[in-house]
Amino acid sequence: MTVPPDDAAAPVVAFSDRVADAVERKRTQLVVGLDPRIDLLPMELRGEAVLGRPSAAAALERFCKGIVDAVAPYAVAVKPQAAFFEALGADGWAALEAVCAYASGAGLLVIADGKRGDIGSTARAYAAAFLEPRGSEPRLADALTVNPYLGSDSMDPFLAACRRHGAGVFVLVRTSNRGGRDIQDAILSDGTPVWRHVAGLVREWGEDMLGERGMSSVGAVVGATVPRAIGEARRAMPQAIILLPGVGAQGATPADVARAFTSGPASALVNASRSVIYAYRESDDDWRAAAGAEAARLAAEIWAAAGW
Ligand SMILES: O=c1ccn([C@@H]2O[C@H](COP(=O)(O)O)[C@@H](O)[C@H]2O)c(=O)[nH]1
Repeated sequence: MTVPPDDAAAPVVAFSDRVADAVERKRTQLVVGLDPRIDLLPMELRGEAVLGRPSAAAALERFCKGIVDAVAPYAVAVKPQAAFFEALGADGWAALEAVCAYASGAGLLVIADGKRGDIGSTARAYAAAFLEPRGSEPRLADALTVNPYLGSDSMDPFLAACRRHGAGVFVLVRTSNRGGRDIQDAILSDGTPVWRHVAGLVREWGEDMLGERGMSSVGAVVGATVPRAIGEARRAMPQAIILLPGVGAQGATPADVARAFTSGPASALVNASRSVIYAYRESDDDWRAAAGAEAARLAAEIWAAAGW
């Protein structure tokens, strides 16, 4: 889908088409999650971090930029987890902005993991914060994870940002954590699990947002740790890009996610955060080299499992 935005001369390219281009060009569906924790940083950076929030934020920024440099050849996107930056207040948010801009400059798509969602008037502000150009500045991220619990009107501002600005969203459908079953697996009166109902909504929300490659800019989050849901999610949302967290530290493997790729090589993206960015803890290599090596290994395994 190439749509002329209201407020600019050049047409915007749909997020799903940008994903397809990047996957084809780089031959990878790996997303590296940026979940920077002070206590897990390499010693050379942890030293700076104990001096207070500005120093801690500077350490996170240096670490994430180093990881971006190391994994850029092997990943299609990074997924900064907003929580780790927000925990450091304004300094952390500035670091998040700097890391997102750096990753874009390195040719990576940026998926902000913010899991936002609220009544429409508030969701409007979330969409502006993450997905819309900020004056003369580009938008913070190419896509955002969103929480659909408040329903259709809470999604509208995010969908508008996708249409007008070529952004993407990944809607939480079936999450990777153990507690995901408490609400998402609850059975509705017609026998459908809640997550399966949400998958139907994702399909509806994304129907008018198909790119030229046939996929929608309204994607879905489905945990790699729930392999039985992956095939069903794929069938329920054939045109949604599925973002799969849970590989690595949460125990899932690339083989577990193979069924997500039946709609095409760019129909699913696989996230790994801790197992890549802290790979140095299990290695004799420098932290950047260890992250790069683990990203290369994982990307090749995912590509093979996807079978395209
Ligand atoms: O269902 C979900 C949704 C989001 N996440 C996030 O992904 C990463 C996973 O990190 P790992 O270190 O690879 O386990 C993290 O930021 C989560 O908040 C998820 O795990 N599951």
